[in-house]
Amino acid sequence: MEYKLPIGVNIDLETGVIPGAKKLVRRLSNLKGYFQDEDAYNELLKEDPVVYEVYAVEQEEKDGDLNFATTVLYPGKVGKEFFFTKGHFHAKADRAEIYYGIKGKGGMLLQTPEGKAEWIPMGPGTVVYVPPYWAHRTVNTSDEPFIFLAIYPADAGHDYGSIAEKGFSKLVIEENGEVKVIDNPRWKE
Ligand SMILES: O=C(CO)[C@@H](O)[C@H](O)[C@H](O)COP(=O)(O)O
Ligand SMILES: [Fe+2]
Repeated sequence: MEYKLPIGVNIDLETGVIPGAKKLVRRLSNLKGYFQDEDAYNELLKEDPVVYEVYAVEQEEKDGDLNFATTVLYPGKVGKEFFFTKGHFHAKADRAEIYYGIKGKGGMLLQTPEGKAEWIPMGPGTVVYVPPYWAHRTVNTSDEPFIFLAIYPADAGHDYGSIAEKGFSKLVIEENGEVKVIDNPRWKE
């Protein structure tokens, strides 16, 4: 039997960088169709800011193994809507996940395949258990980067399709200086 070697790395708690990890950058242009306010989207697209970066240490997609990744979700808004990650179901939909808040403030929107949504506020030290079958998206509700760690089965995969098409049944917006979680007017069952 060939054994894999263990890994020990230090996450930079200020920047979220994991040394040696694979880096993925998502700009606003990668999130076309995701935000409600298309005029605000097109306006901000001129700058095409980085919305988030992911630093991932991933294994082969095998049952029983684990991946881990940090996400650095930058502050910003498109219209009233706070910057967020695309959000996904796992391709193997029954795979659960753990998130751990490192820095900054935000939260997670979770949603069942039927569209029942939950909002969990997150800050440094918050652990979120993402149960099997729930889609999940993180949102930065502050004016600093929101940084967190995710630990997930190596064979979970990502299924972006239905969220890209339909979005979440709730939106996280700023209104009168307050963070509000409201029903998505464009949500269709
Ligand atoms: O949930 C996971 C992995 O299962 C996170 O590592 C996200 O992949 C990351 O926060 C970016 O978000 P998405 O663009 O993948 O939705
Ligand atoms: Fe996930």
